[in-house]
Amino acid sequence: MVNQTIAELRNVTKRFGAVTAAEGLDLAIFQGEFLSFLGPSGCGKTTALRMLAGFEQASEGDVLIDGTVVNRVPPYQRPVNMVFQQYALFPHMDVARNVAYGLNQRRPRLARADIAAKVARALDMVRLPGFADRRIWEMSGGQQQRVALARAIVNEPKILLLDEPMAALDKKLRHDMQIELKSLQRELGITFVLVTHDQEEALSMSDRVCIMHRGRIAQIGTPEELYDQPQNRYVADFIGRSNFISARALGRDGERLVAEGPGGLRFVARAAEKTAGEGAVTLSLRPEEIRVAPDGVAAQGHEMQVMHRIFLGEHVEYHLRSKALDHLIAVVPRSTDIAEGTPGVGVTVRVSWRDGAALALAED
Ligand SMILES: Nc1ncnc2c1ncn2[C@@H]1O[C@H](COP(=O)(O)OP(=O)(O)OP(=O)(O)O)[C@@H](O)[C@H]1O
Repeated sequence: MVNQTIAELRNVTKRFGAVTAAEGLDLAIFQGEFLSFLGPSGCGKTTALRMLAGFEQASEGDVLIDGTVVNRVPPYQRPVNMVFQQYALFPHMDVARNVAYGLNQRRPRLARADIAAKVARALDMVRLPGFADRRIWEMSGGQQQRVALARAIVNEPKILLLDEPMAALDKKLRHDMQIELKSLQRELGITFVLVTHDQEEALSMSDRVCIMHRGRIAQIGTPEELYDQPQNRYVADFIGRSNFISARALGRDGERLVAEGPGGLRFVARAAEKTAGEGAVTLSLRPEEIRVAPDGVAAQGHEMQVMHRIFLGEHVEYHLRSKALDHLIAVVPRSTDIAEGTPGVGVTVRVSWRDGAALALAED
């Protein structure tokens, strides 16, 4: 299927006085996808969302929705709706009037019965049937969030913009809502654009994630692409965990790069696109790529000392040290750990990884 673009940022920069909140953003958002802006506080993700909504205007560049430049189109004339972190519900109105709010503003007016039918359908979609007459203050945080969602989807926007919509919920509820939000998006088939600083949230729900760093896009990709092929150290560090090892590239053979690490350790690494075939490189080695076996069980591999062993239930985390590598983290499934003889603190182990487990990154 060919991806159809529903919205676009073309070389968009946003300045607030001396602060550049977003710089040179280039991004196409596809019809029907779930896209997240992910990054730490202050990286510009909310600004990007607010420019799509029309609450902020780009200082430079163009914002397009449905093929039209909307730079000067006010929020209420854009085919988008936004769900805010604090929901922004009207506490003095009941649920139905909150949900119907946007519909009641339409001119020409909609028939009462049509409004009631649309509201009932939206409440069904967010799994709040029969809640129409409830007061907002009688509802839990999770229920209020669903009302906010219903109020946004009732207008049938082309794009639903969500600004940290789950920030106010506790962890368990947040997890349940993530699953619900994803299935709601699938059911509606409309484009969702989410802002979050929670990587698990972004990875679990999104078709694509746009990782932001200091106002710029660090990388856009599917969760798997970002995890397996980070283009730079920032992304490798931000998505999941990684051991970073300074090494020297000895040569490149297509996508494989041979590198020498500290203490003469040799690596056959995958190479990110921009990585040169020689000189200094940083290797990223995911903790779960590392095999840990007591000396004697494994005959091959780099000899290291177990400094800490942390039992995490399904997994066991090892903190290891050798002369060459002063800190390596390995995470092994519990069943593998048992099979390898559960090496304890102080034990000498041999660690190994398959060719291609490490990824060579260009120096940032
Ligand atoms: N209205 C404004 N006036 C001045 N500076 C602003 C304004 N809005 C945002 N900024 C600045 O722009 C930068 C990016 O802000 P933005 O809110 O987009 O970041 P964010 O990634 O969404 O962060 P957070 O997760 O904390 O909301 C920050 O340095 C912020 O202080």
